[in-house]
Amino acid sequence: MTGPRVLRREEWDTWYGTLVRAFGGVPEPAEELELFRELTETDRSLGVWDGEGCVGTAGAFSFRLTVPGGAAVPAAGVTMVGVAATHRRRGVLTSMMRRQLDDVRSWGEPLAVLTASEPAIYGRFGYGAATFQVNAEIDTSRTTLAVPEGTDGVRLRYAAPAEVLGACEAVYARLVPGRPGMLARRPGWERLGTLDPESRRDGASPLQCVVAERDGETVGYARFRVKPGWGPAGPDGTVVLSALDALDPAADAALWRFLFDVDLTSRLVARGRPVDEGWQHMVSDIRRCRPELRDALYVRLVDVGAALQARTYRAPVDVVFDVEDAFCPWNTGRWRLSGDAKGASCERTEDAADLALSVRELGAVYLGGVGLTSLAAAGRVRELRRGALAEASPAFGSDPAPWLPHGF
Ligand SMILES: CC(=O)SCCNC(=O)CCNC(=O)[C@H](O)C(C)(C)COP(=O)(O)OP(=O)(O)OC[C@H]1O[C@@H](n2cnc3c(N)ncnc32)[C@H](O)[C@@H]1OP(=O)(O)O
Repeated sequence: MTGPRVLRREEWDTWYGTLVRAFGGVPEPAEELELFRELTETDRSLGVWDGEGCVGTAGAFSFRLTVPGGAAVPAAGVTMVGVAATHRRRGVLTSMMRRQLDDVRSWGEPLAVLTASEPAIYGRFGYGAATFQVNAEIDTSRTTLAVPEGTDGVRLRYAAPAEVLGACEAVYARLVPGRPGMLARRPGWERLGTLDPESRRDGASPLQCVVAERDGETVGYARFRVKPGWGPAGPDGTVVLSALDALDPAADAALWRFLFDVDLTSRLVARGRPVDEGWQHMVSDIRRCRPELRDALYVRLVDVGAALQARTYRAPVDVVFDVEDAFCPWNTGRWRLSGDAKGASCERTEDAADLALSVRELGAVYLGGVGLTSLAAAGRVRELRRGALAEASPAFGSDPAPWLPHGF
């Protein structure tokens, strides 16, 4: 068996086949396969080979991740990780993570991020669960929405998803700097949102799109499918939301009200939504929306100093962290973070530490969605100077809450 090495373009089919088999072997629809072939950054992808056979895969997209304060920080989007079942639990994943994090460091990217197939896999490599999302199954026959002023001034119209892709992307792009966790991506990624293979529809309609306009300008959009259903009491269809972005509360409310009111439906399924989204506070009965929390983006600080000084802090903070990082020992040791809402510096120090934690906890709190105090309650952060936790924890917070807009 070789160690991990960079993928060659002509190896892509074999390599991707190993990945698909690691996820169960159900072939991906052709249009999805083609998109991911194009999006694969071969020179940032690794394969492990045993003779002719590929037994390990890992890729890294080039993203810029919005952090608290609005900066777009280069982040390696770790993806396409798989190990052949014939070679599992022999350290293949560990060897790929080792090589990949060394590479990310050499590329000068302070962060690596991923979504995990199973939460238990990546903590050992220093990734912490940093964003959460809401999945909801809303009983729209028993739940009403109280919408904000201005909602009636928003015009909605149907459009073919591909036809309005540019206008929808422009809305997305305007939102990216305003919420930590959002991703600025290379050209090509916008096509992900309009992929519509029949095998992914589960009996629902092709993808539909409604755009929200005010004074001729696109101020929001929703992409969704409708799955018709008929029960003993009559129509019982389901609206399945796929994406929704809006530039202001009125546009947002107009789109949600539309989704609640589609004829012959009594249910709205919305997955992967922000934890602090407005609709949760417009509904008459949140219990009938059955909101459920789910982990989303995992963050790994590859360069602790660069990462911590790339974001801002809600309140003035001056704290010394004693960081443990067994997998990337260049981060281990004491760091003084001094910052506020305008900027920050983070330097190595010999001063006594205030808080002790591992790099995994720093990843979890980095985007402002998890509190140092919560992690301390779990025994994962130790307070060495009394008062340090109460001072540092609120400074790390973010309002709006961090949110990962889509998987990768
Ligand atoms: C970002 C993404 O792409 S997420 C997708 C991840 N891929 C998948 O889930 C596809 C199916 N699974 C697989 O391909 C493989 O089982 C992998 C990639 C999860 C693990 O690969 P392996 O080569 O077996 O991992 P490796 O041998 O390096 O294991 C390292 C350690 O992690 C542990 N580990 C590995 N997988 C898991 C898991 N799923 N759950 C809990 N622990 C795990 C191992 O037990 C081992 O622990 P140890 O050091 O205490 O002995």
